[in-house]
Amino acid sequence: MRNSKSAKKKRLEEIEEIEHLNSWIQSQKPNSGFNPMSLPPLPSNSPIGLLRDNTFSCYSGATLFKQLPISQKTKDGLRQCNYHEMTDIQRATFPHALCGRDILGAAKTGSGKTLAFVIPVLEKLYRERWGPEDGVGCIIISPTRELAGQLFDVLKSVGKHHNFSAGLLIGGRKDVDVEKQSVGELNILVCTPGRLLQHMDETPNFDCSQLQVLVLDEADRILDVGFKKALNAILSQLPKRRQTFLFSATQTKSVQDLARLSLKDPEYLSVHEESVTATPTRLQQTAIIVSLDEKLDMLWSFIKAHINSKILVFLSSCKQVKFVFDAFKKLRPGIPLMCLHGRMKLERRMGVYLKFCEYRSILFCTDVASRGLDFNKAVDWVVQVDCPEDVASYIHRVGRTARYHSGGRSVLFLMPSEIKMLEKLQAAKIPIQSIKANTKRLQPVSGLLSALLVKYPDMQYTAQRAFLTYLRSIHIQKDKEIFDVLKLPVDKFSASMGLPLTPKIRFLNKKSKQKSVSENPPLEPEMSDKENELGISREELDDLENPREELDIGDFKEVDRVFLPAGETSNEEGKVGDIVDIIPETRVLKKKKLKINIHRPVGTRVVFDEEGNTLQPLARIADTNCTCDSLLLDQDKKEEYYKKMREQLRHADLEDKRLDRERRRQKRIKDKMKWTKNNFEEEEEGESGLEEEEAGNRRSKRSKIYFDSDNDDGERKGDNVKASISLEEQEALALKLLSSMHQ
Ligand SMILES: Nc1ncnc2c1ncn2[C@@H]1O[C@H](COP(=O)(O)OP(=O)(O)OP(=O)(O)O)[C@@H](O)[C@H]1O
Repeated sequence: MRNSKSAKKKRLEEIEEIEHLNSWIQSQKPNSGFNPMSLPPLPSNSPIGLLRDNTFSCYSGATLFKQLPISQKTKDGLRQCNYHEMTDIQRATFPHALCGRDILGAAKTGSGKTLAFVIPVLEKLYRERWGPEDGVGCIIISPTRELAGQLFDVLKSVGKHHNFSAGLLIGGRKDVDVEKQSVGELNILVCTPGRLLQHMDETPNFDCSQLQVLVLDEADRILDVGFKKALNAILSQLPKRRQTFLFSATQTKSVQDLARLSLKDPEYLSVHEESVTATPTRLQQTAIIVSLDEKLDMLWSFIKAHINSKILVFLSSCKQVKFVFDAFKKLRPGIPLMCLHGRMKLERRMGVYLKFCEYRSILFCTDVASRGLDFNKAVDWVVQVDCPEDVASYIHRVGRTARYHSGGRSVLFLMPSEIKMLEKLQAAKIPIQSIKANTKRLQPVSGLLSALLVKYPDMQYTAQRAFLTYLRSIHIQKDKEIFDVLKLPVDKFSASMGLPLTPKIRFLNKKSKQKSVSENPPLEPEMSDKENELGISREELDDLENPREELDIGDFKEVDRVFLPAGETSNEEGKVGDIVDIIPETRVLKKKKLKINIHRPVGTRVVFDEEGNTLQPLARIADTNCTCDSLLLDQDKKEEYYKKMREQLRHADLEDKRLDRERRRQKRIKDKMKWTKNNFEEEEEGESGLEEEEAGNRRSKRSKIYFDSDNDDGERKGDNVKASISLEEQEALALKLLSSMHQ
């Protein structure tokens, strides 16, 4: 009794709270329209009251979560997670987000963007009194599975006092059927694009028509071409009347992107726009100029010198990650090593991610780990062995360290040919200093790698693949000012990986040839099959053609499956391709290439009339006395009709066979004539010097072939002829036949 009374009291309090919050929201001024450029930047110490339309002016001095007009349940969750003071992006976002506006949020890496959207999501559904029967109220989309998992954890811990149901929908999970049974009842979905789309396509009761909030974390990445198809398909199934949040450290301002999302007067909140640096201030950044063949030595020396640090090492492809990880692991540097890339199974990926959060170790990874991940205990160093494809990619990679209030350091290995990247980074307000590598202190590792490759011959293959995919990754980069494959010392590079011989790089040879004939370009450009250019497998090509697809490779595959006929089951680890897909529109799958459009069944006989026009099947029996219409009425006549038809078809078939036999026979005779004529002439010209016996043998052999092959209708006529006439007579006969043909 007492329990039910207190529950009732709690409910009444809740209703009162919701009404109070709603009336406050109603009292706020309407949005004044979207013009990102006109928005005064928010200084990091600005009170909220500086926002353009005085929204939240009553909370202008608020710096703590507890001062905000949000539910007690959210406040309790925040307190228990030890979140008390708001960060800049959180302070800037809440006024608008709580008022129901669309947000484009941009802030440096590690500045708390996650809470900036998680809290408004919880509050929105709370104020709407969202319950299990209301279905999906919010969708949060992340480009990678690891990041989705991380967002889900934050949502669970901050929202643990709320009664919403939430689910994590990510690719690579095998329990998709179990998911299908409950996904329709979930209120908040945290997902990767591929798996969300899969549910939209396959799950019968999955309904998003009541969606209140859509969040795109790492928005610029999700709006990127790699996710274009998937996102468009998702958006087409969502209601346009909704609140949309886009967050990223490198936010998009593309009007096209915003149009795709049907944003309504969004607020562009870029809290660090006026900041002196685009990266966290506590991040120390260095670039080391090092040649390609010295990169592994440099990395090995770096690791040996920092065995007490937690280090994240970025390489450009899965194959490289695999090779460097395998090789260095065997060389035992004295610190645990791990690897993370898009071709690993989900369980392993998640396992590695969690382990790296826990332990001091080195993680070799591709860009799959470049965005959003907040490794629990601070990462000390971010090492970029391979140059990032652009400035945004650099910002996200280094952003894995120096998060929130902690410091961090990063090193970028730059080859002399990539020096332009340094200028680009500095132009983008990234304080990076370059130093020259001190080669005297390098610990060479190539000798050790050569020995390893001899000891483990399987590793040679891995090394070759890594070598080729690296070159290919440079070749396909868009920014040719920085990435020029022809400037690379490929032989030295191959040797530095321990390879005894430089693998054949067909596309490089082609390229240099093209360069040498560039003054006399060929009239028609050569069609290049990319796969053949390199001599690497399609899988590797996929890996490279969609390097950023790695971000959620399994999901891409799933999307492939939706759009294109891919062979694998949807929930298996996909091959590009995160990245799949999601697959660039220009890419043609091998399977697709092989598809043949057959317009009529194989073996269908085409019948021509006397004028040479094709006749429809059965047209030849159209003159029959029975018409189908009348036959349909009468069963007996029908039988008779079919009998007649069968008979006619049989006759037609026999006739066709006979004609075909005749035609083939004529052809054979013609061929034989030709053959005999040629040989006769040849013998006359060429055999004059031969021994009579030898020539005779050859003649007799050929004669035999000639007559034996005349084997129409299965009769061995040749034997008869051979038996009845001599060799000379046979030749004379052949001549006679020839001369009659010429006449
Ligand atoms: N108000 C806060 N008080 C204390 N810690 C916070 C607060 N907001 C965020 N953090 C912590 O800061 C770290 C970074 O937060 P978050 O991952 O949201 O950053 P982000 O801006 O999304 O980074 P990225 O751009 O890399 O995705 C996390 O460890 C988070 O727990």
